[in-house]
Amino acid sequence: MELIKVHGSGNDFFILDQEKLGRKISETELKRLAIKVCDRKHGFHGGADGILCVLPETRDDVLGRMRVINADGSEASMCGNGLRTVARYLSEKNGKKSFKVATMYADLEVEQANELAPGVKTFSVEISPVSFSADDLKMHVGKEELHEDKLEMLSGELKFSAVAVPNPHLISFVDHETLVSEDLGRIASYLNDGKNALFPDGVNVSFVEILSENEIFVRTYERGVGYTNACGTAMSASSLIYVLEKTDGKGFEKTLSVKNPGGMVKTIVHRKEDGNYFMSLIGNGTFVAKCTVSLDEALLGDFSAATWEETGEQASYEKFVKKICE
Ligand SMILES: N[C@H](CCC[C@H](N)C(=O)O)C(=O)O
Repeated sequence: MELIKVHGSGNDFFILDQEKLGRKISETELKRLAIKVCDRKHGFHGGADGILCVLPETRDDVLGRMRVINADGSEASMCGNGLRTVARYLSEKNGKKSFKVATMYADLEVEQANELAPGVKTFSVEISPVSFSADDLKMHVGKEELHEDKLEMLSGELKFSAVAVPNPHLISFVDHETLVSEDLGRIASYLNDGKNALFPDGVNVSFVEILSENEIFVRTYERGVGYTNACGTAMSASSLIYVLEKTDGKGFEKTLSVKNPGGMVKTIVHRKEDGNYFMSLIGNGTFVAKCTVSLDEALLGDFSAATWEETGEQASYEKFVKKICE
């Protein structure tokens, strides 16, 4: 079985192309494969944040379908960083630069973009649909929507906004001291414990620090994973809340720089004629290594015969990160 180790802003995955597997992988196998391969201690080559399963699609401008399996085996409706790597994979597989990728709730526009830095292949992807409703968020906080509201059961000071893009995000704008504190882990691990009444299905939780007028820093604890270097849908959702709550709506169509522990991406928040929002998420789609693994052995957590062939791209990405941190 071929796997490609990829990352978007340091949020790393293995891409599995169902067509290259030669047979349909079962739901049980896919869940187990994610848990075994992604394990940071005993997984394949340091593990990953999840698996991106690419499936064939037969509609004209849709070149494939992406399914997102978190490291804990749970399936998510969307993955922004992952979509950029799948967009690159399908672009190179089909020789196209602009097309759509099918996801759980929508066919999303993707296109190749100018490189963020030399050797850093870059793609722009659509993040949508967007919803603030408690139903879509599977949120039970006694309110239909959350917009910079307090949730006393979580914190006496912090204010929270909640938005589904379409996976669920809870976002709080904080100062730097809070951004780097353990508050994020405390709140997020409680909300993803599988037992709490507020988000029984879990939620991605992000703290956001405003760095300057068009620059924010987003730190995320992801549902089904834990802390990640970056979360594309969280950075897009945070950009939307930033534009709505912190710019008096003047931030639409402006390019925002979104820094994160894994690097930086750019976002643009759009408002459609019908009043609905969508975001453009622009960032790297780095291929780190081409791999071969026996599916049966991987399901047993045995990677002794697996192969790992580095592409050499990671060096360019690390040079890019070093430059933006100067
Ligand atoms: N953990 C997320 C899925 C992955 C999203 C993230 N990696 C991204 O780039 O958007 C969830 O369960 O909703």
